[in-house]
Amino acid sequence: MTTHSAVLGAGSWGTTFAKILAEAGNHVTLWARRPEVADAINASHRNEEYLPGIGLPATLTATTDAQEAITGADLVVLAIPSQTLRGQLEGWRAAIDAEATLVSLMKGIELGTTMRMSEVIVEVTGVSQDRVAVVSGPNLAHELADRQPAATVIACTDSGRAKRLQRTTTTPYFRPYTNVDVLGCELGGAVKNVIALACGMAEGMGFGDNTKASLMTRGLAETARLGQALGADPQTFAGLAGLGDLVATCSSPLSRNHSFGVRLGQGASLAEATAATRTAEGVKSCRSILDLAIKAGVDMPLTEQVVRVCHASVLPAVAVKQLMGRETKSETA
Ligand SMILES: NC(=O)c1ccc[n+]([C@@H]2O[C@H](COP(=O)([O-])OP(=O)(O)OC[C@H]3O[C@@H](n4cnc5c(N)ncnc54)[C@H](O)[C@@H]3O)[C@@H](O)[C@H]2O)c1
Ligand SMILES: O=P(O)(O)OC[C@H](O)CO
Repeated sequence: MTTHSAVLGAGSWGTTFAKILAEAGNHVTLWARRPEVADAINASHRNEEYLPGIGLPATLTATTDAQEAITGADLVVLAIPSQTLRGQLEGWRAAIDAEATLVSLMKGIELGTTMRMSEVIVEVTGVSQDRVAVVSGPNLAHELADRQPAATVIACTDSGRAKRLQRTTTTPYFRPYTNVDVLGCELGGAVKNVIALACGMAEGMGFGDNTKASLMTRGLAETARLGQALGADPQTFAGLAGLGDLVATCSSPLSRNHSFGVRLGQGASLAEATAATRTAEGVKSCRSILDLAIKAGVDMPLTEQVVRVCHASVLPAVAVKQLMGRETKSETA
């Protein structure tokens, strides 16, 4: 099934997803904020700044005119930093076709409102929830741009729409599964960034695999606890958008959240780590996730310590001491 797709955001994941759509046989227009990025994609089929060494299909075209990309598109894919979505979408919504499917690639929770990205999309555009799909899973952009095989989840409350999107995006190296649990998939994608910051810090402090496995496992436990309180399907957290993405992000040097954490663990300041890393969603979303947890009455000790390190100048070593000094308890409590 061929679509006309607009991908809004020509960073590493937006460009990679546009490449996947184009290689699956769709017509794709990629919106880039900067003319030099759009020009390089059109002239040399490259986006070296975000995807070094990767050739892009000649059928993939870029523009800096978002209206041009959106007009007539039956898939509108959003791939910009989470905290910028609301402002951008307000300028784009009028051009979105009445029947279009809106697809979120973003993994963050909005500061202040504690809304998930699909909720921001519904609120700003006024589309019904069943027109919004979320793509989430172990999808490090550069590996997929290099056509290394991976699976993902397409979550949408309209399972028919999810299946159509699944057919539209399947390639020999990209295997999407469908799920109707949008809430669980979005929480899995956002919270794993916070746990990846913690794993990075552990690595930066010189700790090994026991520490990282403990952080991943207890990180997943607190993600599932939040999900259960908010009404997510517990099975989602054992799937690609839960465990799968958590393992990939917490283990990979390609992850910006992981690298950001490594820098903090090695003693860099927040400003130094920010200057050295692109979009590390967990740094901002840790605060909105903690707000969400407090509202829901859920204990998220790892997230709480990441917030303290990132936003209250607490040293990672002090955060470790706090975590390890808590009262002992049952694993299933
Ligand atoms: N990179 C990955 O491997 C990956 C994989 C899955 C999901 N994601 C998620 O996708 C989303 C986008 O990440 P990315 O990796 O493409 O980020 P990126 O930093 O590589 O690119 C971000 C893009 O957004 C643009 N941008 C930055 N600020 C903007 C603003 N204020 N308004 C409009 N555009 C702006 C940039 O110019 C750039 O084109 C994030 O939520 C991320 O968590 C990333
Ligand atoms: O580079 P990160 O840390 O944003 O992680 C990338 C993806 O979310 C992995 O699935």
